[in-house]
Amino acid sequence: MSAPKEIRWGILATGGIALTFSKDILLDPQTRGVTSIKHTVVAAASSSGTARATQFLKEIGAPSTAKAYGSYEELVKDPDVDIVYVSTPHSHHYQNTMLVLEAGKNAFVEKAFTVNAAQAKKLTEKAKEKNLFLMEAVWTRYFPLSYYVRDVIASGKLGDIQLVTADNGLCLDPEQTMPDGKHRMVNPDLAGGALLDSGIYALTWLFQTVYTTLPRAERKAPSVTSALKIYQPTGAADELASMLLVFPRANNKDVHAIATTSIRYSSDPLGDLSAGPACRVHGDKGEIQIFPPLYRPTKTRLILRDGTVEDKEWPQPGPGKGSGWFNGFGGIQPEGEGQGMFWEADEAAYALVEGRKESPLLSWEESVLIMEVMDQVRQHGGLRYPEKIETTDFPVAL
Ligand SMILES: NC(=O)C1=CN([C@@H]2O[C@H](COP(=O)(O)OP(=O)(O)OC[C@H]3O[C@@H](n4cnc5c(N)ncnc54)[C@H](OP(=O)(O)O)[C@@H]3O)[C@@H](O)[C@H]2O)C=CC1
Ligand SMILES: O=C1OC[C@@H](O)[C@H](O)[C@H]1O
Repeated sequence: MSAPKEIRWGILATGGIALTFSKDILLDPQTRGVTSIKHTVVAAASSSGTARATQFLKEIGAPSTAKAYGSYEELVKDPDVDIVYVSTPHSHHYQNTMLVLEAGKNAFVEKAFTVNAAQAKKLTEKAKEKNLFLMEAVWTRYFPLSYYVRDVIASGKLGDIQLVTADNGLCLDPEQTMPDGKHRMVNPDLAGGALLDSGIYALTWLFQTVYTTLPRAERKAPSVTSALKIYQPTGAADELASMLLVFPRANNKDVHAIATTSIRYSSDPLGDLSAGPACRVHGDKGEIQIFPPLYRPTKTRLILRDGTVEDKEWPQPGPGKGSGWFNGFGGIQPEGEGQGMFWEADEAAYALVEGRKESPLLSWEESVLIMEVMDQVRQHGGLRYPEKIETTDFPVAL
């Protein structure tokens, strides 16, 4: 067996998810049956200075040779970095990713990809021009559970899909947990709101069941009807979004798809799945259900009209079996023993090894299309962010 190919990551920003992601990718890939690639963190950068980057590298257990930078500009110049993980707030993704691509580095960008579709399109054009890998890091798409659900649908087991519903309610108490309105979840300057943060997961389930499962030539953009509720304390971020998408299909087989999301209510109020599935994919031969939370589900149920009922559990692999998942807002702290973020990183690594520039499970075209849907939802709801974070100009100081 040949030695695994090492992918050298640079981490741009040192916040909550950067910690979880970096700890995940440093786990032994063999604990999830991966032998051909491995990940290492060779550098990290913090906009607040070198001291924070140094502390971050220590916290994640990076090799002692890893370099700490006090600016993102220094990180993207590092010749030892193969790919940069952009983990700043949504408002900063466009500027930071453009910086990465302009420097000739591959980019792996946290969700939501950008603030709007125009920015997303510009990034894909830049990646194409520079012949670089670029991927929106929607980790959920790379879970074995998601492969299974897509396979069930593509195999025709459910018959023709008629309706999909998906809900992602985060159960935050914003007035209590983020009273000053500065948190990225509710802060307009950071492109806050339910839609871009958690609505992306509800939309992910609509798209990955109805759109990604079709051959590319048959995929068609959906029509969008929607309503938004604005979070009054900060005035320009949404707290609740409801979307009805109709995916056109030949022969009167259009699919209706409903996504809902909120920062306030919970999709699973007791945290024990007693509220039932958060996503249901209905076909004329049966349905598949995905239990909450939709960003990291671990249970599915297949129900067919022939009487089949098949429950499946999808625990995370690795030493911690994914224990201690947090909600990012003062919930249980992550234990760094594997939360399932490594699978999306593996996808990026395979792409680099194979010379691919995008992931077929979330193509550039699909990321841009989902941003177009969210643009329409924001337009219907009258939600526009400050011009400096909506712009496609680069560089712009934020
Ligand atoms: N996949 C998943 O499950 C999750 C994904 N996310 C996504 O990750 C991204 C970051 O979220 P999260 O880690 O929770 O955010 P945090 O607020 O915890 O961290 C963001 C980091 O970005 C950097 N940053 C640069 N400029 C700013 C600024 N003006 N304001 C605030 N931070 C700034 C800071 O790092 P530094 O000072 O070191 O540069 C900061 O620590 C978002 O896109 C979010 O949607 C978040 C949670 C879970
Ligand atoms: O991406 C995310 O997934 C987990 C959630 O708790 C968090 O709000 C969100 O940013």
